[in-house]
Amino acid sequence: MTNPVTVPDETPTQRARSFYWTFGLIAGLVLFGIILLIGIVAPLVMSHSANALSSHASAPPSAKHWFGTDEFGRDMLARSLVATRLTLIMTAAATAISVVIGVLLGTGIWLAPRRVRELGLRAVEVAVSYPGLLVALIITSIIGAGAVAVVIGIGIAGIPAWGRLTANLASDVSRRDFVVTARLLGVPGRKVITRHLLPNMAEPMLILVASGFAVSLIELSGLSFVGLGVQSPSYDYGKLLIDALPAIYTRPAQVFGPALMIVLTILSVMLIGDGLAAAADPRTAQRRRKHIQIPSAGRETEVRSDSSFVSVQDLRVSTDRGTELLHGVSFTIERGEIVGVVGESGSGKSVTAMALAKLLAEGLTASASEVRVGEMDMLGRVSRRKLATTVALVYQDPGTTFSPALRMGSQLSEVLRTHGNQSKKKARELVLGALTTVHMSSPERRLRQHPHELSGGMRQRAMIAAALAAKPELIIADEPTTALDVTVQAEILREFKRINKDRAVSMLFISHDIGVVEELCDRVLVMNAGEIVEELSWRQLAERDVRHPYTKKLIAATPSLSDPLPVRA
Ligand SMILES: Nc1ncnc2c1ncn2[C@@H]1O[C@H](COP(=O)(O)OP(=O)(O)OP(=O)(O)O)[C@@H](O)[C@H]1O
Repeated sequence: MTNPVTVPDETPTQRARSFYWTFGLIAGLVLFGIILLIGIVAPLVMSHSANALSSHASAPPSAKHWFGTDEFGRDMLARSLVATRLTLIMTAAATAISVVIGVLLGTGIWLAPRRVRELGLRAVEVAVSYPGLLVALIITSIIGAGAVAVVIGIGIAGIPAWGRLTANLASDVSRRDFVVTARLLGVPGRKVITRHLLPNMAEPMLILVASGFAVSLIELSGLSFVGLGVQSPSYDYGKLLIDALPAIYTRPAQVFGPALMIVLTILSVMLIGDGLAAAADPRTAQRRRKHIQIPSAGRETEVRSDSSFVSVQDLRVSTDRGTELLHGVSFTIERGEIVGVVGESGSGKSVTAMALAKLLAEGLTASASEVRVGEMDMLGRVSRRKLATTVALVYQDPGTTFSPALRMGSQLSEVLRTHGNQSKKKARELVLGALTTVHMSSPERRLRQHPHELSGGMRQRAMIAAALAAKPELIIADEPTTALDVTVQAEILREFKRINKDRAVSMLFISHDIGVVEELCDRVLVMNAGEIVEELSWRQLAERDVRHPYTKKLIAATPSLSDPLPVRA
C-alpha cells in the first residue's frame, strides 16, 4: 500500500501570510518599548533624585517634583520610574516560572498513560480552583518575605493554570489529522510534542503570556503592598504604593507615579496580547463593514461581454490592509456546465466563490472588469430576492450550516418563504419535493427533526435540497463532500451530476481533490496563490494532458486516482 500523499498542510501561501498589524498592537509595542527603556535608563540616570535624601520632605507636586516628594524628600516620579526595572524583572521571572514549568507539566500529563493523565488533570483542576494570589501568599509566608520569595510564590501559583491550558491545547491539537498520522506512524511522543504540538500551540500560548504577565504584575504589586514582597531599601511599584499609603489624604499625588506605571504596563501588555490574537486570526479580527466596491451608475447598464451564463473577468480581491488575495482571476461558466476549481488550501478558491456570490467577508474588497451571473452584475446593485433565487451555495461542513436549535423544516423553507413569497404549506411541499429529489429517506420525518438527529450525509443532502428548492440557476459548492466519508461522498457527487443533467443547472464546484473534480466537472480551473494557473477540459485532465508544473504536482499529490468515485454515467 502506498502512503497517502497530500498537499502539505502548511502551504507557501500560508507561510507567506502577511502579519496583520493592528493599531492596538503597534500602540502596545510602542508603549511597552517605552516602559522597557525606562526600566533600563531610569536607574542609570535618576537614582540620585530617587534615592538621595533631601530637605524637600513631603513636598506637594511642583514643576521640579511633578508627583511631589516622600517624607525623606525623594522625588516620587523618579522613584516610580526607577522602580520599573525591578518590577519588570520580577514580573518576567514569575511569568517565566509559571509558563516553563506549567508547559512541562501539561505536556507531561498529556504524554502520561490514560489513568495517570486523568489523575493529573483532576489534580491540576483542583489546584486551579484555588485563587492564585492566596496560593502565592501562603508560599511566600512559608519561604519568608522578600523579592525572591514573592517571585517564587507567584511563579508556583501560576503553574497549574498553565499546566491545564497546555494539556487542553495539546489534546485539541493532538486530534488533528497530522498528529494522528504521526502517532500512527510510531513517531515517539517526545518528537510529536516538539515537532507537532508545541509549534501549533505556540500562537495561543504567546497571546496568553501577555495576560499572564499582567496578572503576575498585579499579584506582585499586591504582595509588595501587603509587605510580603520587596523589602526596603529596594522598591517596586507595590512597595511605593504601600509607602505612600499613610499620607494618602494629605499627599495623594504620591500614589500617582506607581499607580500610573502599573496601569500603563498592564495596558501595554494587554494591547500586545489582543493585537497578537487579532493578527493570528485575520478573519475574526476584522470587524469592519463589508466593502464590495459599489460601481458607478454606468455599470448597471453595462453590456454583457459574451454569451456565457457566468462571466468573471480580471477579478481582484484585496484586504483593507492592501494585501491582494486574488490577482486578476478570469473564467466563464456556460449554462448547464460544471466548472471545477482545484488548488491547495489558501490558493483563493473560496474567496473567488464568495466574490462571485457577492458574499465577501468583512474587510475584503472586490474589483473586476466584470462579475456577472446571467443578467446580474454582481459588482453592482442586485436584488436580494433575485440573488437568493438565482444563486445557491452548498458549504463544506453540513454540521455548521444548520442552526442546532431549529427544526430542519423551518430552516429548509426559509429562502422560499422569505424570497419566494411562498405560503408555509407551499414552501413545505416544495422542500419535500427537493428532499425527495436528493433521495432523502423519510422526508416528512426529517422536516420535524433537528440537525443533530441527521447523519452527516443526510445533512449534506438536506443542504443540497435547500439549495435546489429555490430552483437556482447556479450552484456554488465549496468543498461540499470534504467532510463526508467516501461512500456518502460518491452518492452526493452522483446527486450533483443528476441535478446538473436534469435541470441544466450551472455549477462552480470547489475542491482540493483532483480525483473528485475529474469525476464530476466538464472543465477544471487550477488555482495557485490567487491566480488561475491552468484551465483544463475534463478530457485533458483524464488523459493527464497538463502543462503547468503546479497542476502536475497536484495530480501527483492526489492519493487514489486509481480508485475513482463512480459518478460518471
Ligand atoms: N476575510 C479574510 N481576510 C483576510 N484574508 C483572507 C480572508 N479570507 C481569506 N483570506 C486569505 O485569502 C487566501 C485565500 O483563501 P481561501 O479561503 O480562498 O483559500 P482556499 O483555496 O479556499 O483554501 P481552503 O481550501 O483551505 O478553503 C488565504 O491566504 C486566506 O488566508
